[in-house]
Amino acid sequence: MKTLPEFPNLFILDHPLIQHKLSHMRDKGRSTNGFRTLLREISLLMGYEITRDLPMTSERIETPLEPMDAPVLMGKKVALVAILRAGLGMTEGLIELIPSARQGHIGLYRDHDTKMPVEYLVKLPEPQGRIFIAVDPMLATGNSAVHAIDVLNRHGVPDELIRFMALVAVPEGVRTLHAKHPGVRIYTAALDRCLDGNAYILPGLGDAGDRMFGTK
Ligand SMILES: O=P(O)(O)OC[C@H]1O[C@H](OP(=O)(O)OP(=O)(O)O)[C@H](O)[C@@H]1O
Ligand SMILES: O=c1cc[nH]c(=O)[nH]1
Ligand SMILES: [Mg+2]
Repeated sequence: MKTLPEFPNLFILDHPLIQHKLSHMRDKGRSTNGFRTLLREISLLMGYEITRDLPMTSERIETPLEPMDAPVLMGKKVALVAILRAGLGMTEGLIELIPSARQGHIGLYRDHDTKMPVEYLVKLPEPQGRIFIAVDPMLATGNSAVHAIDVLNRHGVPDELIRFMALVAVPEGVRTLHAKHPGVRIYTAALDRCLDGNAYILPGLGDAGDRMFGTK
């Protein structure tokens, strides 16, 4: 896991398996099925890293030899929030790791002309001290991420309990999200170069939602 002095609260998950799979995803010849499968696999690997410090408790159990106080995860303490559509591909992987997590959805699409997010759905579990992991593969301008975190704040979840998991980010998006929500930890597999004239990430991987669902 890499950090950069100019981006506080950004964690780049540079594990070789994650990087290898991401390169396959970027390839424009990758099929819809291949893209979706890789996104699920990478999310699982990223999930392993971002859950490193989840709250633990202990449970009295008996091994075949003697009783012990064994470490276990505190039950029902995580909520996964997919930013639709493409975030769904990431929660698929994460829910395999944390099957007891509650799941929420925030539906957003970027307006073609303004590049600003348009909200069409919000359905969230109760906060109750849970850690919220919001997921969206692309952190481009950062406007969608800021909107999603605003929604979570209004729902009663403070920045300190929110982690944002992207697949590919650019400096501009990271700066925008940090400026509005400095307490939110951002995890990404790659920090790419910049945005193009249409606010697409370069080199990026194209439109994540379209590639995942085979739409155009
Ligand atoms: O950082 P931003 O500039 O806001 O861009 C990122 C957003 O754009 C994509 O969604 P899109 O609007 O394409 O919706 P989709 O997932 O339904 O395709 C992506 O999944 C993010 O939500
Ligand atoms: O490169 C980008 C930018 C925004 N949304 C995407 O899906 N891809
Ligand atoms: Mg899209």
